Amino acid sequence: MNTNKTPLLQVKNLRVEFPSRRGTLLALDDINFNIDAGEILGVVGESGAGKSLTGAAIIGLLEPPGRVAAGEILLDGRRIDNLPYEEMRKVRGRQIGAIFQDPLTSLNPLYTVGRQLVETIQTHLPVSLAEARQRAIQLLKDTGIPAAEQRIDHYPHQFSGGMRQRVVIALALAAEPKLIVADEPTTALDVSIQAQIIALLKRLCKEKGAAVMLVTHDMGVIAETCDRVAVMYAGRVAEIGPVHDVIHSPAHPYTEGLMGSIPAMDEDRERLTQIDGAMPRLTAIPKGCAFHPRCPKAFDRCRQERPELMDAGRTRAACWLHAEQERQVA
Ligand SMILES: Nc1ncnc2c1ncn2[C@@H]1O[C@H](COP(=O)(O)OP(=O)(O)OP(=O)(O)O)[C@@H](O)[C@H]1O
Repeated sequence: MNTNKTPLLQVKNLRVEFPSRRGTLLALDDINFNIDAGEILGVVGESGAGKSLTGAAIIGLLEPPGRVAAGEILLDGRRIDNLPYEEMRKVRGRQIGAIFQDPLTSLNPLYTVGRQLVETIQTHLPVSLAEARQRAIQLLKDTGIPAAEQRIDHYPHQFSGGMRQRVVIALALAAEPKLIVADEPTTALDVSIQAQIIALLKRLCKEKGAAVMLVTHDMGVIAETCDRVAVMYAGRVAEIGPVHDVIHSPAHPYTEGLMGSIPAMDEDRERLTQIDGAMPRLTAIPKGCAFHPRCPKAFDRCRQERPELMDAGRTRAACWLHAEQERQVA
C-alpha cells in the first residue's frame, strides 16, 4: 500500500473573509483537513460554526463579497481555489458534485429530470444522446426511483420531496465526480425518509468510489455514515478524527458537550444546542481559545493563547489540555 498517496481533497490553512465597510469579518480561520478517495468526512457543529462556508469555499460558490483570503484547496493535487469562474464551473460538474438542503435549488423546474440528467452527462462525458439517456435511467434506478423509464420524462414538481432529493443525488453523481459535497442533504425532508436518503448516499458513494464531505447538524447521521468527522466551532476546526474515536472518546471539551446531545436512535433528532451558553459571534471571538468561556475545563493558558490542532490520543484537537498532558508525559 502506498502510504504517501496524495489525499483526494486537501484544505490547507483556509481563511475566508467577508469584507464590509465596517471592517473585515473573518468567517473561517486556518481550516485544515484532508479527505481520501472513497472516504466520508462528516462536518458537524452548531449553527454559524462555518460548516456551509467550508463547503461553499470548496465548490467555489462563496457568496460575494465572501472570498478565500488565504490558504489553498487542492483536488487530486491541483489547486482549485484560484481558478477562473469557467474553469471552476467545469470542475464543479465533472469532479465535484454538490447536494444542498433543498432539492429545488438544484433542479430546474422548467425541464424534465431526464433532460437535466442527460445535459449534465453530455456536458461532462463523451457519450451519445441515446447512451446518456440510458445512463440517466440507470442513475434513477440506482437512486431507487421506481418506474425510472417513465419518471425520467417527469418534471421536478411531479416528484415528492424525498424522490426529488434522490434525483439530485443522481444529478450530483451523473458525471462520476471524485468528490461530493453534501450540505444538510436531508434536513428539509420528512424524518421518516431521512435515513433512507443518507443510506443511499453512503452506498452509492462507496460503490462509485466517490469521497464525500457531509455537512450536518445531526450527530446520529455522522455516527451511522461517516469514516471521520471534523467538529467546527466559531470558524475553526476544534477536533478531527475517526468517527468512533471522536464519538466515544472525544478529546475536546466542546466535542464532549456535543456528544452529550446525541438523542437515542429512535427519538426525533434534535439540533445541537445542549451546551450551556452560546457560540460567540464572529465579530466578538474571545482571546485565547474561542470555546473557553463555555468550557468547564478552561485554565489560564486557554484564556490567553489560541490552541492549534494537536495530537490528542486518537484524534487531533485544538485544546491546551493535550499540550499539558504531552508535557507531563515527556
Ligand atoms: N454572506 C455572508 N455575509 C456575511 N457573513 C456571512 C455570510 N455567510 C456566512 N457568514 C458568516 O459565517 C458564519 C458561518 O456561516 P455558515 O453558513 O458556514 O454556518 P453553518 O455552520 O453552516 O451554520 P448552519 O448550520 O446554520 O447552516 C455565519 O454565522 C456568518 O457570521
